Amino acid sequence: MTTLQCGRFRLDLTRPRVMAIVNLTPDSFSGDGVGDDLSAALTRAEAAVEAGADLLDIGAESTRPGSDPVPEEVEIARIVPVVKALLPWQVPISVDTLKPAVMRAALDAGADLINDVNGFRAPGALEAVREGDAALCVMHMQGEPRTMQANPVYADVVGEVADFLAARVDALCAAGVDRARLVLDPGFGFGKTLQYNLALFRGIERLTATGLPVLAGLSRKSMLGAITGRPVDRRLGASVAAALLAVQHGARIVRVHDVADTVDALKVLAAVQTG
Ligand SMILES: Nc1nc2ncc(COP(=O)(O)OP(=O)(O)O)nc2c(=O)[nH]1
Repeated sequence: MTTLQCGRFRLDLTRPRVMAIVNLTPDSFSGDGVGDDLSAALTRAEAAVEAGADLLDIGAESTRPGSDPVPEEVEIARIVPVVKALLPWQVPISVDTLKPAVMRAALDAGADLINDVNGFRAPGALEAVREGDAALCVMHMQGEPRTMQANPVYADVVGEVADFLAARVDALCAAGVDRARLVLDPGFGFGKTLQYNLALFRGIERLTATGLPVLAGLSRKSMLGAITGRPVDRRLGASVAAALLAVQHGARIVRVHDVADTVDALKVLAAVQTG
């Protein structure tokens, strides 16, 4: 699949795309959240677009390990004004939520992609997204953010994640969703130890073999801290390296905090690969 139906857009995935993280949270793991500050959110989004972001991922609830859920009305109040303010920019807008009511509100506001770390498993999620053209990012998570890192265990992490995502794709297609709208994501750090994350990294090809595009979210994550010993605010090099390697393993979208550096690295990769 070399194009993704993404709401108002058809995203050409013959080259890797950069999804910029715009967190409307006070407590995101990387400390980059802008909370309820609409102006700060738009400033963050504008900088990301100027730096070359292909999509914007708007999130209003932290899903870091140990985080508690945010009431859906709070998520909606944070997200909808930002989506509406971004519509004129003509940049695909993704909304990162696992709540069906927030999905509906985001789609009604004009969002082009729904990014669900819970793989559209919440009751009502399939119904919330089956109509329309918005892209749907289906991510694997074992457990829930509050407890997922307590003791994740797999017999075959790549096989189990691949099987989970295949089952979610089947459920979405059975609900009437066109495969051309779907993106797969192994969910790095979502109920995985470092070793499981590294196995999934090497196993990205199992997901790309489905023919569906794969999104990789590695930016600043604790797995990179475990490898480098760097604190969360010193993981730029590791994050850019991880994005490059994910693309070389077949990922077509990388979800990042540091847009300009990632865009530059992908330009170097493209130049070397294509001469
Ligand atoms: N599809 C997808 N969505 C995601 N959403 C949030 C985070 C966690 O990162 P971040 O949003 O920076 O932190 P927080 O959830 O604490 O706001 N990671 C992913 C990911 O890997 N894939």
